[in-house]
Amino acid sequence: MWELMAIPVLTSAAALWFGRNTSSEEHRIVQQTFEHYHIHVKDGKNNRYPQLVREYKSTKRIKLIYRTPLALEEKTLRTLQQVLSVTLDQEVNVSFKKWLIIEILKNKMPSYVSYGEVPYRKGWMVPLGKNRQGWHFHHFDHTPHTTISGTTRFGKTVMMKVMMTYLIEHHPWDAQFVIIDLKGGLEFNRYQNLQQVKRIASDPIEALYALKQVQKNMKERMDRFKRQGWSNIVDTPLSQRLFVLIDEAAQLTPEKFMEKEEKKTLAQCQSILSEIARLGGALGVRLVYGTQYPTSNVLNGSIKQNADLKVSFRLGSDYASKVAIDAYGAETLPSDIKGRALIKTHEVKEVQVPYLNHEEIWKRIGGYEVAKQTVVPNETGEDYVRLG
Ligand SMILES: Nc1ncnc2c1ncn2[C@@H]1O[C@H](COP(=O)(O)OP(=O)(O)OP(=O)(O)O)[C@@H](O)[C@H]1O
Repeated sequence: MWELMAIPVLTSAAALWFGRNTSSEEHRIVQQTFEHYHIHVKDGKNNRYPQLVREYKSTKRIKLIYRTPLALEEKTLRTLQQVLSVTLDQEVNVSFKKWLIIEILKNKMPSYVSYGEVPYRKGWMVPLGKNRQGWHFHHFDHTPHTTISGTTRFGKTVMMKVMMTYLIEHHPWDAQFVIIDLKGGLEFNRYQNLQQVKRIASDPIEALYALKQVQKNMKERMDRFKRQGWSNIVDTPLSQRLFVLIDEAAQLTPEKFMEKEEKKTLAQCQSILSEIARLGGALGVRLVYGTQYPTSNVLNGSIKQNADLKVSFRLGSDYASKVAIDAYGAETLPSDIKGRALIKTHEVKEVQVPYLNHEEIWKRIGGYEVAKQTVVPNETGEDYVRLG
């Protein structure tokens, strides 16, 4: 039985018993962890800790094999894995099959990756980032909506621009964008010249107009799907996809102190966004919903439930992390590394998001800039994009 005790570990005894060199730094840390987390069994007055029986080292990994008198519970294995990963700052796998096996992989988590290194992927894919296992991508046709949370200046906007650039580079004729940039319209100003960008809204009134157009288009599309007997865009010949990007969704949340009219506008925006989240996926509309303030008001139920990819950069509290990605962890992301994020689908992974600066973005997609006429919003929506 594993129980709480704090007695020094018999490092040298284990070494002598098995006649191995057990002085490796990793083994020492593992032993300290056994001690600290009281991973031992009682044997009369003594505590018996797992004993090292083999240590394999290569340039890529270290494998430590321990003998233990009793099997370790799943919970204990998980704790060991988490503590050792953080302590060693390396990927660690812990398993038990007759022996306790601790494998330490030496690949380092990158603290910076450039967009230029991102490999090519076919389909409606975008890069999320790289970690010790390699690159991780998101497939917008499999999971249409995503939320991106994170405290200011950790990389939300850069990630949206990475997604946009990758989509435009790989689908220049089929990717379409509606951008709701509520940070004063500064971040995406130049993007309005891109042929793929159908509308940029920079305040709540423009946002409502843009969202109404998306809603209208979804309705037309729904009618067409019904006529054709289609149920999901991925099974149709339609090649275009419409991405609705929202940079600072908190600005679309009604607050008590606001005037009645303003609250009404924002409530309408929220209602259309929920509709897009519920119905848009099957119709080819993809939502990328970014916010600094992951609260239950900003990330409302419909959006959260329908966003099966949740991304979070560093957040201020474990509570915020739980709201943002349904898991703790974003609060412990390094505070000195920009672009470090957790991605949550069925499991949580840590990645380093690729970086792309302004100059490189325009080198890559500037060729798609066209002279556009300013379109005055009108009720007919005739200025609006037709999908497919
Ligand atoms: N993936 C990345 N790799 C390296 N540096 C990055 C990365 N993403 C962002 N940065 C750095 O962090 C800065 C802030 O990034 P960004 O504008 O995306 O933050 P933000 O989370 O959108 O902030 P805010 O919410 O205040 O708008 C960038 O100007 C850049 O210097």
